[in-house]
Amino acid sequence: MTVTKGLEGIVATTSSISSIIDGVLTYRGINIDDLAENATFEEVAYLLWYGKLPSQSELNGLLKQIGEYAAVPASVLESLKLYPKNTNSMAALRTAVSSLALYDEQANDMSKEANLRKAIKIQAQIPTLIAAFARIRDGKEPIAPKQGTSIAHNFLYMLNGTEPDQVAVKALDQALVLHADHELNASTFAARVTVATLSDIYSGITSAIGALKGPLHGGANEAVMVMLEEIGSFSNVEPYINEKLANKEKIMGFGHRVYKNGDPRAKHLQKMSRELGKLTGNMELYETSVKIEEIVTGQKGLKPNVDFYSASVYTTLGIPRDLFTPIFAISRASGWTAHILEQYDNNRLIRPRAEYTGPVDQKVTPIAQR
Ligand SMILES: CC(=O)SCCNC(=O)CCNC(=O)[C@H](O)C(C)(C)COP(=O)(O)OP(=O)(O)OC[C@H]1O[C@@H](n2cnc3c(N)ncnc32)[C@H](O)[C@@H]1OP(=O)(O)O
Ligand SMILES: O=C([O-])CC(=O)C(=O)O
Repeated sequence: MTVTKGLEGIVATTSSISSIIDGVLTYRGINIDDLAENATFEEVAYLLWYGKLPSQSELNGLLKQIGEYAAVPASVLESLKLYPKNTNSMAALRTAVSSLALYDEQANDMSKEANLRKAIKIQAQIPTLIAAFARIRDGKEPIAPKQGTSIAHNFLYMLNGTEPDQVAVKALDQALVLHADHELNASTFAARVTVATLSDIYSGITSAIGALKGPLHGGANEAVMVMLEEIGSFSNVEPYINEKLANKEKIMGFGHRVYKNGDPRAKHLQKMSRELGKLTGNMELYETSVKIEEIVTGQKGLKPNVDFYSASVYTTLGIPRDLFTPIFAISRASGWTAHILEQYDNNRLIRPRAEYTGPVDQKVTPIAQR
């Protein structure tokens, strides 16, 4: 048996959703740079689900569907209020999404139509859950979703209770486009493993949220912000990062399993971070981030990944740090659900092997002698 730790380089499935070839990321064959500049998140979600960009009337239809599905059952909202104080936001999302299945009469309907409908519904409801969780945590009442707005707009509206400004909506929308899908990343793989047993789509998404939560994956964006807060000021960057590197600690937001020459999404987030800094007249987070990059890339050759500059972007948008990874989940719900639909279409149980390294020829010692 050849063991490939972390399944590095193993090709575990075929997929026509997104590709990373020679460091270039595409969704359905369209370069992420093109999508980041020229498509909205809803257009991208449509692209991932249906394999093509929507016409205006198809997009209108999707927006209408998302608007109709966005409200979550009252019992789910009520149960959010019962979660212990200090509940981790991703744990809350994982639990709440799992509970959505209890109120969906089609939860176990495995027809193609029902699964696509559930994909759109899950996409529509995740932002509502996150905004409601954040408000309840802050002692406020949840705000009902608005019809006829984009997911980025609606999320900021439900979070803050005021109409968001257009710059913030545009920035969040672009961040959602950039995070929407990424081939066989850990959370997407987790979703595919779960549904490959022919379990339901809610189970797949619940698994995916659990996998995204970890700091080696989606949780890194929050961990980057913790680091920026610990650093505190520009003048502390050098001693802080040097000490971490000397102690062989990982610098969050750097490195990638697949990209060795840089993550093509990072430049867009860096640009956004710079522009938002300029607009708000506060460049400190951006400049601190650039300095960290200079040192880490200079000393270790490691490049920033998608999580690095998203931390300064979201903070500049006034989003609390524990919502960064849930926002990643808002976006990735589109990719997860597209992959789940693709898995159902061409399913085979995912069941690799392990090389056994434990003791052999053991016997049961009677309990009194153990
Ligand atoms: C959306 C996303 O999921 S993007 C990734 C988000 N995660 C992070 O930003 C967390 C920090 N980064 C990491 O932990 C890693 O780079 C990962 C998990 C992303 C990729 O991990 P792997 O492909 O398994 O690489 P691995 O962890 O084996 O690292 C290879 C070498 O580079 C080093 N390295 C990798 N990333 C970092 C980092 N961020 N800081 C310091 N050193 C690092 C490792 O210590 C290791 O060094 P060694 O060979 O001397 O032991
Ligand atoms: O692909 C990966 O391993 C992690 C990643 O960048 C993502 O999920 O966006």
